[in-house]
Amino acid sequence: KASAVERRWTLNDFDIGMPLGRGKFGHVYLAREKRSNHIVALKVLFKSQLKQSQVEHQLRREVEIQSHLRHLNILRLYGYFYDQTRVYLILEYAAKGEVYKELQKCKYFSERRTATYISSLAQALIYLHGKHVIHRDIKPENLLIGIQGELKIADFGWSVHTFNRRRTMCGTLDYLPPEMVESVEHDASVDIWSLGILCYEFLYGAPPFEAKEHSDTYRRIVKVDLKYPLKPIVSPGAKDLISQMLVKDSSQRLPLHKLLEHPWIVQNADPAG
Ligand SMILES: COc1ccc(C(=O)Nc2ccccc2)cc1NC(=O)CCSc1ncnc(N)c1Br
Repeated sequence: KASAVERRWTLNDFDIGMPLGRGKFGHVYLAREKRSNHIVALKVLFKSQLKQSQVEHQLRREVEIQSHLRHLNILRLYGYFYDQTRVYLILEYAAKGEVYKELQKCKYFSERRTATYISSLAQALIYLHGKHVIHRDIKPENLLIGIQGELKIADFGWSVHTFNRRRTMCGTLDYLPPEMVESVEHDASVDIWSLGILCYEFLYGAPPFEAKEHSDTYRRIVKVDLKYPLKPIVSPGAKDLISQMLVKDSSQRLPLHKLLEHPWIVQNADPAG
């Protein structure tokens, strides 16, 4: 509802429930909007921390763009408000929680579950690229699961500035494609690379270029030192798809719409998403 963004929300509009998680910039709580009884996730960001990390303008830009995004596989940002010390983001609540916790629990996902998630993400990325938005942080930590089991891209530390954020954020390097590791300009095809890393991690339980030292991970990425373990057993179709996404030359990576037609996706993804 477009009105959701224009309305002036205050903390008094919500009953605050249990903590859902702790992000880099603040905590997330389950909350219920009093008038509608609508359940949401309320993210609380401290202004002091935003200022310190110089991300206020990035947050403003994100909130502006996200209020126009509508896609089943993209977590909604309904609106925001602030008080003296904090900024509050009113987010869609993903009732089945975090993908990375699910992956830790299962160790790795089935081919059907992986294909369904990768297909949903590809559709969300096609939608975003259509709106000239690239470089989402699509690693397991930023993915949530909705009430119907559908996957939702939930972190929005994205856009070209993310690169600096990621470097300063010292998050995992595992998802960086060669052109970013080698600091050359990048385009939407970085998301295809990250999706290939994610597909591998869903199937094997760890990203393909993982190494103890950052320098080793860098080396393995730029070399595209891709190896498939013997266990768990993964079908040739899945390996074929991953090998078409983890290609050093970004122009040779499988385009997202071709991914949706790949036999392994067609045979394994649940169309309901
Ligand atoms: C549209 O989702 C967002 C949009 C924006 C930002 C954000 O912080 N941007 C930002 C913050 C500081 C500086 C620059 C950008 C974050 C999220 N999303 C999240 O933080 C996910 C919160 S955890 C969670 N959420 C729902 N259901 C659950 N079960 C859980 Br667990």
